[in-house]
Amino acid sequence: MYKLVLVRHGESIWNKENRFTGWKDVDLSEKGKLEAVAAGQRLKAEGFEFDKVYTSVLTRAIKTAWSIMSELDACYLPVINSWKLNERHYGGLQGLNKAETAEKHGEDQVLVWRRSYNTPPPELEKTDERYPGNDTRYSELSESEIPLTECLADTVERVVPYYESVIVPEIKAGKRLLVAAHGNSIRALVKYLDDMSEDAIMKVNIPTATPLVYELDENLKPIKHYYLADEEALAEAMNAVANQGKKQ
Ligand SMILES: O=C(O)[C@@H](CO)OP(=O)(O)O
Repeated sequence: MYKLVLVRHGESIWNKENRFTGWKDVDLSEKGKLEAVAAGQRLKAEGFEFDKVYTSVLTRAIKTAWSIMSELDACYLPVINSWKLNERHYGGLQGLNKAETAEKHGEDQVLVWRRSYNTPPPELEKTDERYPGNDTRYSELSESEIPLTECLADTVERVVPYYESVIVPEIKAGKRLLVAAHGNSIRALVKYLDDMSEDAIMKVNIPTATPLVYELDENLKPIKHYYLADEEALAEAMNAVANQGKKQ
């Protein structure tokens, strides 16, 4: 049996402000920093150890990984960063307040943008300052790889091949891995691992800085998964994420 641990970053400043974030590189909030430390402490208390850490190229996920490594006395672990684990690109919605967007366009439309599988938010123009092609960390990407927006299906298309080609061989080699990523890049993985329908994944909301443990059989099929969290706090945290798209 193999174990794979996924963790969403701690609360970011834009999570706190309830803004669509996507590829915008915002830091952790003070609460998010504490959440990341608590995630590390929980993993330590439950006896988890890792050989390698995978994360995105976004500060909030990287710093969450660092806090966990620090709590585990494992700052020496190799960290592999890839844009393929980035949050879903939120296109023209990036920066907008989610509740205000629901006031303007309706809660149903916001739910479609946030959670439908195939409907992407409005595209960015390449001249927009939010266009990732202006950011040097993406200078190795071809123009066709740089998103102007993404729906979850687009995120699945970059996350799953990365998982299969880079992460799976490491798991099979017996490496104990931590993946510190984002709400929607983790939803992409969860959909794939649990073979969920497009409808079922709509209802999945990933709480911040809460380790999600997958136990996998020898073919890397999930035997079960569970969060390292108390039940009540977990339900509350998931609801809070779901409710971010509601009017105030
Ligand atoms: O804004 C975002 O990038 C994501 C995660 O914070 O939000 P949502 O849960 O609305 O997909």
